[in-house]
Amino acid sequence: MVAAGSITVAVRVRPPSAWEAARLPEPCYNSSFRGEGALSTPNRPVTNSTNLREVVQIVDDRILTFDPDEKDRARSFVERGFMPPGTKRYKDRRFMFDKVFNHEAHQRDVYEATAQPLLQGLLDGYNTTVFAYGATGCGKTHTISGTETDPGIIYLTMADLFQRIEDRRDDWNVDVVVTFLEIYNEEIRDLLAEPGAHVPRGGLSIREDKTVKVVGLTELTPKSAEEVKEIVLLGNTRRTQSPTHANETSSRSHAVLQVHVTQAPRTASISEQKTMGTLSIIDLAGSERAAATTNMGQRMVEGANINKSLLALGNCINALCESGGAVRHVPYRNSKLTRLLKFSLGGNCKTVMIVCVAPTSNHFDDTHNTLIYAERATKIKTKVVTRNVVNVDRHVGRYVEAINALNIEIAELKAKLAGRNNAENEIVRRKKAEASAEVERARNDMKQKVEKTKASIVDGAACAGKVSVAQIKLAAIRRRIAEIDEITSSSSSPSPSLEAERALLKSLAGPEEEALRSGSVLNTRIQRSSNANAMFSATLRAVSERRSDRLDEVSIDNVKLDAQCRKAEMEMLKAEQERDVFKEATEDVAQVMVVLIGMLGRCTVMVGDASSALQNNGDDDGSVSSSIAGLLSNLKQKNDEIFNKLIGHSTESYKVDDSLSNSSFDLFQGYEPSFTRRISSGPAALQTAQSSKPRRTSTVDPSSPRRHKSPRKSLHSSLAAQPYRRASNQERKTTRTRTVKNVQWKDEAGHGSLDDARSQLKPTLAVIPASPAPAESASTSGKAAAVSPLHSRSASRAGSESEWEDDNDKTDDSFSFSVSSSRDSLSVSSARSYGSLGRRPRPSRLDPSFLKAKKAPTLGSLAEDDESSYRTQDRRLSQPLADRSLNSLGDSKNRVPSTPRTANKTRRRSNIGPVRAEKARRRSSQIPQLSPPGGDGKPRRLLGSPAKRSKRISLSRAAPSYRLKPNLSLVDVDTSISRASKPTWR
Ligand SMILES: Nc1ncnc2c1ncn2[C@@H]1O[C@H](COP(=O)(O)OP(=O)(O)OP(=O)(O)O)[C@@H](O)[C@H]1O
Repeated sequence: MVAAGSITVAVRVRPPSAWEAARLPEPCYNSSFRGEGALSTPNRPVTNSTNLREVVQIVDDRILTFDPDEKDRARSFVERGFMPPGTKRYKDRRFMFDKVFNHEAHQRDVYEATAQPLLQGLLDGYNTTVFAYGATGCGKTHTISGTETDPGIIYLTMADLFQRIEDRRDDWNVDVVVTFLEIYNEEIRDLLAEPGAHVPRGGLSIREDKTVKVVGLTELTPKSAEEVKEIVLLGNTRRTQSPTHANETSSRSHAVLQVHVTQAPRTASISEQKTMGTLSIIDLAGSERAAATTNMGQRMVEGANINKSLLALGNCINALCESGGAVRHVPYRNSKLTRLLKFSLGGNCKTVMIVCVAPTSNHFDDTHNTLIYAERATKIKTKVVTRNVVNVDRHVGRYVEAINALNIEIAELKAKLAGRNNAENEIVRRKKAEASAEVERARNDMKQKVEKTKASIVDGAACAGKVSVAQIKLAAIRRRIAEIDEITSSSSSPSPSLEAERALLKSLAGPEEEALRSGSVLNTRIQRSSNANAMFSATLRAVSERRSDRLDEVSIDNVKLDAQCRKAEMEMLKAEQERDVFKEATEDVAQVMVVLIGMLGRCTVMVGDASSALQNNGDDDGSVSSSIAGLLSNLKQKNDEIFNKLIGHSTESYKVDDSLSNSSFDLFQGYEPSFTRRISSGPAALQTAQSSKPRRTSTVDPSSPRRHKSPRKSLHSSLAAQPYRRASNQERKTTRTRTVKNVQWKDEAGHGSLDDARSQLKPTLAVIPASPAPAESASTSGKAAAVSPLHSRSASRAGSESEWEDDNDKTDDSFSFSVSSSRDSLSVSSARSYGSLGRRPRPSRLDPSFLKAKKAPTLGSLAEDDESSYRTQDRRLSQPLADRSLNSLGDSKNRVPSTPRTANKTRRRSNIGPVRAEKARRRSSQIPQLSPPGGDGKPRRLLGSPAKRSKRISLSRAAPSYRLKPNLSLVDVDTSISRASKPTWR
């Protein structure tokens, strides 16, 4: 028993016919509005042939809109022309049905959603009905009967029915009886009667008791679907069809095909339980409006009868809707059609109504009426549907017959059992094949979806990873900014260094904030990816929930598992992508950290050295000199504290023993360029451990090409063009081998080396220990020259890593402070240049003999880049801190070998800022410089920068005392550089 329910209503929209298609407008993308006074239409000629439009719009598989509103006003004007104000231009009405098929739906799609679900009920003994309703020419016959090549519901249902009967033949005896009739002009005609057979006057009559019967109807007993197909084709040829203006093969009658299925269990017993079900497939004639047709004579009479019966059907539907199925009178007797459909509509029957509509505006009213009818039909409440089961007690006289049947069955079963050992049961094999085909289809669907959406989903995962990285960085930056805010708010006088740090951090935060902006490229891609992900999940769900009679339990489980597998694979890909992004980010941060720590360490050492130098040379300068020394020393101490906190070491802990230190500063007098070494601040322990190793100098292999990136090209600007571009693996690989940021402290004797984690890579930074003996320096140079080719190459590559490290005579980063006893002047010089300059006066770098003296053109250095800043010894010596530009950090990927430049070839790299040499000069000008060597034997003094002497440091050569601006600090110097270059984390 099936609970009371409703009629299933499905709507099928047929494709436009050739005639209609020719009159439908071409898609028009020109949305310019011409107004009601315009005589032309936008971009499209108005012809008589384009006077139709589509009036049915499918919203989804259950909803359609009739006569949808045209949002494009220009287009709607073209379609409908002028309409008086207040007129409702469009009905724009939505209808909801159990199923809606668009014009691309196949016959099998329609069958599977309408008639197929009824089959099981039919075999269980329920009455079922499928009928097609609609205006003339809307595709009812096409849907029900179809064509030879594209069979409709009748054939598909029969094929399925006979297949199922075949499957249950072992247990059931099934009989199929077919009748086929038409109701033409309110007369019932037998379509299976042989031509010339007697036909009662007024057609066959209907007998109505508990069921409806047509008296004298021919019954055929087909054995296969093919036979049913032939029967239907035969009946259709006998059906009354006439060409009308709407349909060349218009059916002028209602056709009813009935299939009676009777089943009895095979195993004989003294009582039999028989089930009987009837499937009625009805192809109604199309309704037509007489006023709208040109039908005359017989066609008009036919049309009137068709309309009469359809009107009666409509009234029955109305009554059934209102009465809820039973209480109110339903006027079934008003037409033969409704009498025949009595039990299908309101009785013991499961019913499906297929409503056919045309898509174009020439069927506007028909389609509208049809849809309203169909909508009403959805509200019909059917009675409780019961099975047709009869229990028949066998008469004693038929016992022998039963015994014979049993014997036959036993024999068949024995034969089957024997056969099973050799070959698999045919049915089972077929079912398995069908099931595996269905599983394969499901797999293919999932695979295709994966291929379609994978790229987008994975890209989204990468973007999500980048967003997470940006969030983490931004959180760290904001934390620090908050700390600075707190400090500055609590102190009365603002600290320039903190202000500078805040500005630097804000500039660092900029790209991260941009990345996290709601409309950013990353977020857009994430959104796109989440859409793709939703589509992917929906497909997996739909496929794994797909139900088909062909799928057995195992196959369903297989499909589900496959779906889960696909999902897991996708999740894995996403996770891998995110992991890679995090890995890259960690690498980036590690590199930046190494570089920054190295840089800061060296700065700290130099600050300490400067402080010591000041203290040693500040006798006659009084309090200012000592206050500078105090400040510098304080700064160094603070830096060391930070170092201790961050990495567990400080530059102090690497300090070499005092005796050497003292001797080094003792020697730091005068301007003797013979000083080639200074006190090293490298890690003592490691220096000892590695002291026996050949000393690695930061001397660049002269033969190696210059690989410096100009310090002027800021990291920020170089990345701004591609803020989130990651270097390809290849690029990264190349870059890694080429640019390694290592920190190496050279030991005092110049032999030991300390590498960071990548000690196997060539060191790039060396703090050359002060050496009292030029000879040692020379030997050091000799050792450097004797470095293996591989070493040299690596060193040169590493040396080209950044401007602030390596190559002594380029960047002066390993400059030494020494006090020359002979001249009694303070000298700051690069380690390498000391070696050569210790023996003879250093030639100008512009002099070709200078390069010759260096054995090879080591032109990759900042010194050559900013030749003007090295014209004087003082200026060259003033370079180390200023040129440790943050700009070069982390930008190794984009670094390209520069070309050597001459002094007068100062090229402007950007439109902003001063020319190269000028900028370099400014940077160097921020560093205190030494006074020029004097012939009076007095020690050289530390001077303020040439450019900003008055602003930053007031150290006058003429004035005996130093004047220090209270807030002067090296941090300020560094920060100002950083601010100018806007370094970023990316
Ligand atoms: N879904 C469809 N796909 C392709 N052609 C279709 C479809 N539906 C209808 N047609 C075509 O439209 C024409 C009219 O169809 P059909 O004869 O089935 O209409 P009908 O509703 O049965 O009309 P009538 O009530 O007058 O008999 C036929 O040529 C048919 O081939």
